[in-house]
Parts: sequence; structure tokens; C-alpha cells
Amino acid sequence: MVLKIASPEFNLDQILAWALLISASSVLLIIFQRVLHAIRHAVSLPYPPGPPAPNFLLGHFGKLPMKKPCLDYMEMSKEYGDLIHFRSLTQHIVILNSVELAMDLLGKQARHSSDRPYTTAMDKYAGWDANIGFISHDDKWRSSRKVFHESFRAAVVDKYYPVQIEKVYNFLRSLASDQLGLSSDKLLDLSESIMITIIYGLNIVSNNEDLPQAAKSAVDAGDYMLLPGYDTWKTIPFVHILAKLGFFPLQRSIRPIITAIKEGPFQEAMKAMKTDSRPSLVGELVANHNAKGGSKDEIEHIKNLGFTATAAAADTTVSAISTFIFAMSLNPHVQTKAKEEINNVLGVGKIPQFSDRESLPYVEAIYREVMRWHPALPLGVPHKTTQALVYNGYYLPKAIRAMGHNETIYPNPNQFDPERHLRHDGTFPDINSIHAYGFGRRVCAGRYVADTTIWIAIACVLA
Ligand code: HEM
Repeated sequence: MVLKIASPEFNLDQILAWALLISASSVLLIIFQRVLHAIRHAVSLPYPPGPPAPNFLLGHFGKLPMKKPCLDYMEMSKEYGDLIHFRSLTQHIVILNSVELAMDLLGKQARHSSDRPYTTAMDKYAGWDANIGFISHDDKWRSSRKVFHESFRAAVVDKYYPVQIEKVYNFLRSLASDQLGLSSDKLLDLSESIMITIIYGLNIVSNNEDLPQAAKSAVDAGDYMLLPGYDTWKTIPFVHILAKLGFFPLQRSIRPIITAIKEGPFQEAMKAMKTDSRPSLVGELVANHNAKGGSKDEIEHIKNLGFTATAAAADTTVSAISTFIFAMSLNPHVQTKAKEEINNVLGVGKIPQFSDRESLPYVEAIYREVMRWHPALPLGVPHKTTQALVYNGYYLPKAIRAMGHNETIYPNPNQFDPERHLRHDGTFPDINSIHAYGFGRRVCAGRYVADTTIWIAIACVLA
């Protein structure tokens, strides 16, 4: 797959004139909106508490935590409470640092808090509207989420067990045969190959191949977008025109990468459908679509599903499995206890199957602790309100959230301690209680397949 980036030619005077015009009108618009907000704020309820804005016009623009934001926000909670407010240009950002707040605002008020902040003209220009996780809370999202749900809901994910087992066994073999032992490449191979085989039926041998590399580039570019306030600049009116004129090369280069991930493997899966019987999720969805004579839009939803799942799985699953390996190297007593459980329940030398899951509560508790200790997306994915909300006497104009550890619920939260998940009756709440997968209507749509992939990898590596 070759990713070629076009470079249009422009007259320099033209570019400068446009840039000047756009910048001047943007500044005027920001001043106008800012004054309007200040007047409205003076006569209405207060925003939630937060650090004072360093600048009247810019607010916290360029000053929000970017390096280890989840730790900074946790620290700020001590001073400002669990609901922290910032303003970046005209964008209001609210960090939610407790489960209760997330349940109330993203769960109970989901109708008005399920949008995303990635719907600017710039995001569309870059091609991010192919990602189901980034699009508006509208009819397009509803139809795309429906296809995603039907493909990855709890009741159907067992059809992916054979691929998950095959790839985890390959991973174990590569660990056993290679003197060098574990490398981040092997972990990436494992998580990438599972999702790409499930979706497209393609056999990825190494993450150095074009498709996983392209997925990684898309994820690297998308990762920054999850940081609250990182891309406030995209909300500046007409800024996407500057991108079209050749400014912001990153925004320009991401589109062909997204198109390559969306189209390339999809077309290969379509060819495979005609020539051999290699099963794939997109093949199955297209065959069903053809059988019932569906619309062109549905094909687009299927392509978007492929792109979204490839990108969504690219670093989340690998992050969870890496966290597990890291936790085991720091806590050998946990590893020994898990190994004893596996040996006692299954017998020495036996490798766990999915059917053994309920008989291995300690392994289950390790998985839950991995998801709590260092969640793959520690700030989650931002939500945007579509209507102003009032919460505990505070005015929430447009909200973004992040979550961290909560010492009251998880004493000694930095400690990796699977025991905290064990109950007297040996049961576990269902996986919707795992906060790492998010909240409300936009909760992770791939959580059941992520859950089974991570569990089987943990159980087999321990065995
Ligand atoms: C360790 C593994 C994973 C974690 C921790 C995780 C976490 C998350 C989180 C926190 C969100 C945002 C939820 C919210 O807005 O409140 C999300 C959204 C999403 N995830 Fe995952 N994810 C994982 C793996 C996957 C996989 C493997 C897939 C694909 C099969 C996937 C597909 C999605 C999709 C499509 C969304 C967007 C949902 C929407 O906006 O409607 N995720 N995920």
C-alpha cells in the first residue's frame, strides 16, 4: 500500500492574503463570542471551579496539561473537586474525575452529552468522519453504531474465539522459540493480527506490514485529539481553509492514510469473497447487504466499521496486554498465585480455553485490575454537550471529560492488587462495570471483543 501525498501549487501572495483575512476575522469572532459569554456568565449560574484563566481572551489556550494530563487532573481535584472547568478560546472544557459524575452526566443525561468535539470542518477535511467514535451523535452515528453493535455485541463475539485462540497460541510459540523473549513488536503483532484477521480475513504476520503501520500512524495522529483542549484551534472559523492552502501538513497527510486503511483491505476482502472462502466480518456484512439489497450508505458504514475497529484496536489492546506484562514483572507473587490457580483448576501444563473463564476467579481479578490500574485510554474519549446542562448549581455549556483513580473507592490506588476485585461469593459484575471502556451511549463499542482478547492473552501467558 503506497501512501502518496499530493502537493498543490499556490501563489504566495494569494496564500498570505487569505491567511491574513482568515486570521483577522477569526480574532474578531473570538472577541465577539468572548464578550457575549462574559455578559451571559455574569447574569447566570457559575461555571464549575477550576484554575484561573491566564488570559481574558485566550483562557487556558496553550496552557492545558499535555504531558501526563491524567495525573495533573487528579492533582487538581484535590484543590477544585471532581468537576474542573477550563476555557480554551471559546471552548469550555469540563473534566469529570469521578464515576458518580460520569454516570450522572454521561449516563443519565446521555441525550445531551453524547456528542463528540471532532466535528469541525478541519476534522472532516482530515477525514476523521470515517471514525465512528469521532462523529456527531446523529442518525449517521446511530446507523453506524447499529452495524458495529450487531458485529461485536456480547452474544456474538464467541464467533471470534477461533481467531483469538490461534493468534494467542502463535504468540506463545513465538515467545517460547525466541531467545530474545518478549518485545513490544510481538505484542503489537498479536493485537493487530487478531483484529485485522477478524475484520478483513487477512493474515498479518508482522506489524511492520503496510496496514498495521498505517493504522499506527492514524492512531498516533488521533491520540493527541483525545487530550482535552489539544485541538481547540480547529474550532477557529475557516481554519480548515488554511489547511487546504497547504498549512498544517499533518492534517493534509492524515487523509490519504485514513483512506488507505478504509479502502485497501476492504477491496482485498471483497476480492477474497469472490475467489476463496476466507471468512471476514466485512465479507459477511457485504454479503448480507447484497442479499437484502441495502443502500450505498450501508457499504460506507461497513467500510467505516473496518477502519474504526482497525484503528481502535491498534493501541488499546496492546496497551492492556503490555500493562499486564509490566504488572507481572513488578508483582511476581501475583503471577505465582495465578499460576497456582491455573494448575489447580486445569492441571499442570494445560492452556486455558474460554470455557475455563468462570473457574479462574483470580485470573479474572488480574484482568479487572489491569483495566483499572492503567486504563488504555486514561482520559477516555471526550464527550460534547449538545445542550447547556446544570449540575449541582453549576452551568455546563459544552463538556469534555476525563477520569482517574478514586482513592475512596480504590484504597491505595497505585498498588496493583487483584484481590480488590474478589467477592465472597466468587462472582464479578458484568464488563459494563469496567470504567476503562467509558460511559453512556458512546461507551466502547468493541468492549466485548477487547475483553475476550485481553482475557485469553492474560490467561494463556500466565499458564
Ligand atoms: C483495551 C481495550 C479498549 C479500551 C480500554 C477501549 C476504551 C474505549 C473508550 C474509553 C471509549 C470511549 C467511550 C466513551 O466515550 O465514554 C471507546 C470508544 C470506542 N471503542 Fe473502544 N476500547 C478498547 C478496544 C476497542 C476495540 C478492540 C474496538 C473495536 C473492535 C473498539 C471500538 C470502539 C468504538 C467504535 C468506540 C466509539 C464508540 C462511539 O463513539 O459510539 N474499542 N473505547
